[in-house]
Amino acid sequence: MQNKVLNVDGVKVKLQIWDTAGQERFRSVTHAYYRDAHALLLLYDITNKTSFDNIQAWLTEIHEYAQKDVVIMLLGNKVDSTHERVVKIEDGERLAKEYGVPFMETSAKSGLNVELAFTAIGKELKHRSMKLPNEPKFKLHDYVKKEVKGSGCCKS
Ligand SMILES: Nc1nc2c(ncn2[C@@H]2O[C@H](COP(=O)(O)OP(=O)(O)OP(=O)(O)O)[C@@H](O)[C@H]2O)c(=O)[nH]1
Repeated sequence: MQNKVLNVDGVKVKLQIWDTAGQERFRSVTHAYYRDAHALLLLYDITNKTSFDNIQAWLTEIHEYAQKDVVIMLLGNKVDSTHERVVKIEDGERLAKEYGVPFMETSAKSGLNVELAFTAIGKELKHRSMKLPNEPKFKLHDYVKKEVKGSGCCKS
């Protein structure tokens, strides 16, 4: 478990981050982890088709076990591994659209969009918790679309 403190528009937001194992054999353990989570980052590896195929099962499971209003974000990681890519950006986009979740490609190695993923979650959770009546609603999808950076390889 790791803590990350963000400054979201002058407000401190503390994220408590749990990295759960993706493997099937740990599923029963992971339920307990995400049952009470406010946000879930679902990562697949763009160089590993199986990891992408597993996302569908995760989304179905989350629907069953997670909080109804949980913030979900789909991330296609390892975008730095250009030559090993087997999952197209369009495939990620299509899946995200199907489930109505924001999507971006990331690289834990180069750092591409990593801060953005956490900031976006932080902003969404802050807006939800503050409930300021005069403040316009934070639009997570729009924010991600506006701020996301391409890998510089595959997008026109
Ligand atoms: N090139 C590249 N390698 C990465 C990236 N992110 C992770 N890796 C590598 O991928 C491997 C697996 O990373 P982990 O963070 O252990 O993956 P995980 O899915 O959490 O693994 P489990 O905890 O076993 O489920 C490691 O060797 C990482 O260095 C990335 O963005 N780019």
